[in-house]
Amino acid sequence: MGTKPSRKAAEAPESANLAALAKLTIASYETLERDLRARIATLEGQALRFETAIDNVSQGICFFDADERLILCNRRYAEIYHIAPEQLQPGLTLREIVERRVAAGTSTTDADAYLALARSVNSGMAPKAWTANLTDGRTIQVCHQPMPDGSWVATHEDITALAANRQIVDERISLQTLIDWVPDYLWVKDTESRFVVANRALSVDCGREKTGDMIGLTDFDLHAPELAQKFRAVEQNVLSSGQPMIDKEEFVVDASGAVRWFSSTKVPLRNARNDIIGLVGIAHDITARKQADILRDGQAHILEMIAMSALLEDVLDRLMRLVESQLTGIFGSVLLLDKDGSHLRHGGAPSLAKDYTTAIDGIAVGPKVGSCGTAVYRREPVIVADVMQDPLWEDYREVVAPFGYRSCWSTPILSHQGAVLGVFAMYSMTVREPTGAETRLIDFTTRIAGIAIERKLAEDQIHFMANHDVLTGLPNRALLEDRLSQALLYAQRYDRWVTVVFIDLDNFKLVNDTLGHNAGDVLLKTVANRMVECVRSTDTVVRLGGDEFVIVLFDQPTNVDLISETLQKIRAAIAEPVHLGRHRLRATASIGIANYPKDGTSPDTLLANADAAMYRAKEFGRDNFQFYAPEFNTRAHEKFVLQEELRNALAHSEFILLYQPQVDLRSGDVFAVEALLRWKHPTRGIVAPNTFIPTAEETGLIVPIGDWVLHEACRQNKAWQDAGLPPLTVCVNVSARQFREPNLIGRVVNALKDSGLEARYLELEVTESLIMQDVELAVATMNALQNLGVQISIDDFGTGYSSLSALKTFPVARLKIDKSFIKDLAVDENDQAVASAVISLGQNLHLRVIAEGVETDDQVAFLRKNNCDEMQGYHFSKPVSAQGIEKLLDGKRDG
Ligand SMILES: Nc1nc2c(ncn2[C@@H]2O[C@@H]3COP(=O)(O)O[C@H]4[C@@H](O)[C@H](n5cnc6c(=O)[nH]c(N)nc65)O[C@@H]4COP(=O)(O)O[C@H]3[C@H]2O)c(=O)[nH]1
Repeated sequence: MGTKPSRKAAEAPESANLAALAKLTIASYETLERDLRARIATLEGQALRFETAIDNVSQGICFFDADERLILCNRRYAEIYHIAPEQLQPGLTLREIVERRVAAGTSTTDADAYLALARSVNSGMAPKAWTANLTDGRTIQVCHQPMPDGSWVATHEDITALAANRQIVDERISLQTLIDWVPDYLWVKDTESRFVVANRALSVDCGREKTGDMIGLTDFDLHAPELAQKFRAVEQNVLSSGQPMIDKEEFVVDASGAVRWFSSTKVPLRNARNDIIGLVGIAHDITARKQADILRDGQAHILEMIAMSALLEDVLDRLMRLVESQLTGIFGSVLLLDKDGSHLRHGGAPSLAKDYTTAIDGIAVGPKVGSCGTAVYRREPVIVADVMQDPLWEDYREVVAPFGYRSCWSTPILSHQGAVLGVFAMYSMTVREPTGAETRLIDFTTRIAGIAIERKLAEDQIHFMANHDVLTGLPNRALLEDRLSQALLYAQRYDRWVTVVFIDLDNFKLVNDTLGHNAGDVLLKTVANRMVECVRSTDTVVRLGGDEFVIVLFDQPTNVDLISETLQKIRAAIAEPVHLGRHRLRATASIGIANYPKDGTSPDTLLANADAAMYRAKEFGRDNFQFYAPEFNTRAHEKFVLQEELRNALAHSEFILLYQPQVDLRSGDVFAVEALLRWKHPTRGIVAPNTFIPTAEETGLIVPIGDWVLHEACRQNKAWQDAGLPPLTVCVNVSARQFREPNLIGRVVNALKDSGLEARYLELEVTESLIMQDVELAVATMNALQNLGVQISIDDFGTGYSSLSALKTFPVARLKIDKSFIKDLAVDENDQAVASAVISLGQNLHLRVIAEGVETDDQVAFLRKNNCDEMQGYHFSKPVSAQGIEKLLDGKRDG
């Protein structure tokens, strides 16, 4: 709607023209009127077009003059403020118009406030715009343009709908805010895998400041190519298949370089027409859970490795990698405590610089040796936040500086018993102390490392024990074969010799039996150490068992004389006196030598031949060495055959007994006989007991053989008695092996029962050394025998080491002076001294004394002179058959 200013403006020229016409009376009235009407029509057309244009503008428009009177306004203005158009006539003041708006409820304030606002806005020349919220809820945007003459024009636009749109915009902004609060990654990508939306968590972790910075990027802009390619492949699969990917585990390397695990879901995004237009992704950080899983799985794997006896180095390496997988910027290291307990050796540190691990390999344990040496010294964790400042690192700063490690936290690794096994250290490139999680990981790691190291030590121990002799610590037979094989390979290759030395200590059994096992052990250890000192570190000294040793001399010169020199050295070392308690002993050895390649080319042959040579040395009277000669093997073979034949001898009744009389030195009466065993060999004839008894002892055959002797002797004695001969005592030798048999008493009872012989006519001869093996047991057994009524005598007396005090407690009837003291009795003062000492000892202890091996009159005279009670020997009679005894006694009776 217009206010027709054009018509009003046109009326003034019309009256001026008419006046002019009247005055000037030129031109005809019609012409003028026609022109005038044409001009009016033109003006009216212009006015109508202006009015129409203004009325059709969507904004309200109003013009005010400098007196604040309305020049014109359009229909939209009236509509916006709910004022009837006719109430908005030109000339109305602004106040009047505002009052109408107040009345219509379309003002923001009362009239005065509005006028104040309008005047302030109109004060300058700058255009102003503001938003007015009407009381009816609408929002009007006002743009005010002041004119130079003080008038102004203003547009008013109802932007209620737009404001509502803005709210939608705000809401959209709120949605971004919302997703920015979500700690998970949230994103939308288009079909080309470009980010369209990304939340803050994702943006920040991708190193982008604003979420908007992510828009348009792809994974190739954010991750390593392989990882990006993996993501792209997965997403393209979702987009092409339309199948969502739910909760799949994925990892990313974040901006700090740390690996993080996610459970990702990727769902295709569809438009209203159900076309796939992109992809929505959400990824939940499961790093903590994943790490816990990795830790648990890793732990299980490592424990399995330990159980499967994997190399300790591999176990520790794996353990360090596991620790490092849990943390960022941490390098793990394990150092192992050396056997000497005062140095630390490299154990495992896969991520530490090689040069650094080499530099600290072997560092000492001490009160100021970095973190590790100090932790082991103190037996407690040592946390050093800054190695460049901490005094504990003062002496090691130069070592560590080139590698950039700044903090080092060391914890001792302890065994179950609390012994320090090593130390676990965590290095970091930054100055700091461990977090709670790191401390927990340290606890975990030291525990596992402890199990691994302890297990390894136990295995080493078992391996050592399997390959070494417990007493001397020397390699044993198992290791001997290995070392000997290696030595032979070397000799083969370089055309050298290998010397195998078989050593058997002479009379060791005697030491063991008489001085006890402890003394025997000391002797063995001493001799073992001496032998080791005599040879080079490349040679091997082995204890085969008992008193047998083997030395493998590696890489020998091909010269027997040089080998002999070494052997002399070994002999001399063995022969050095050994102090065993009060006793000073000089050990000797029988030594056999076999050389590769002359005496054999395989370990077995060389050992067997050295053994045969050693036996030869024994036969040569001990305390000497023999080089192997082929004929030695014949002897070994003979021994083997003897064993086999001995096994059959009992079954084939090849044993017989001879009896040697024992005579009372004063009366000359035969009062007893000693039963002496003989083997009637089918081809070799009568075999003396010294030839086969040691073998029978070794094989245990002495037990059934001794049983037979006992039965036969009792039977024979009873037969003599039954035949009317004067009653005799029959003396039977009992060997150590028999004496240790648990049912010895039962066997004796059986022999007596079977024969019907009274116990008092049986005497058992036990050797002095046999008793000394286990005095307590021997005394108990002897007491039991005595209770049966059986007598006991000590054979070979003087050769052993019985103490006098012990002798008093032995329930024995007789001492038998060994024939070795009798042999030279007439000439040897020492033997005389021993013999007379034994005789007087017997007298003091109220024991009878019998001399054995008496052959000459001089011997008899000496014994008589020294009041010896009895004698046995060739002087009176050699051992004879049972019939021989009968004859002898008959003769005596007759005589
Ligand atoms: N040079 C010399 N020798 C004399 C003289 N008088 C006796 N002999 C020998 O000295 C040995 C005495 O027996 P032994 O000391 O018990 O020593 C015995 C005994 O330790 C053992 N022995 C013999 N028979 C048996 C047996 O049935 N059982 C067990 N376990 N050992 C037995 O064999 C050893 C040797 O027995 P034998 O060869 O019979 O040798 C016997 C005997 O023949 C003499 O005047 N001069």
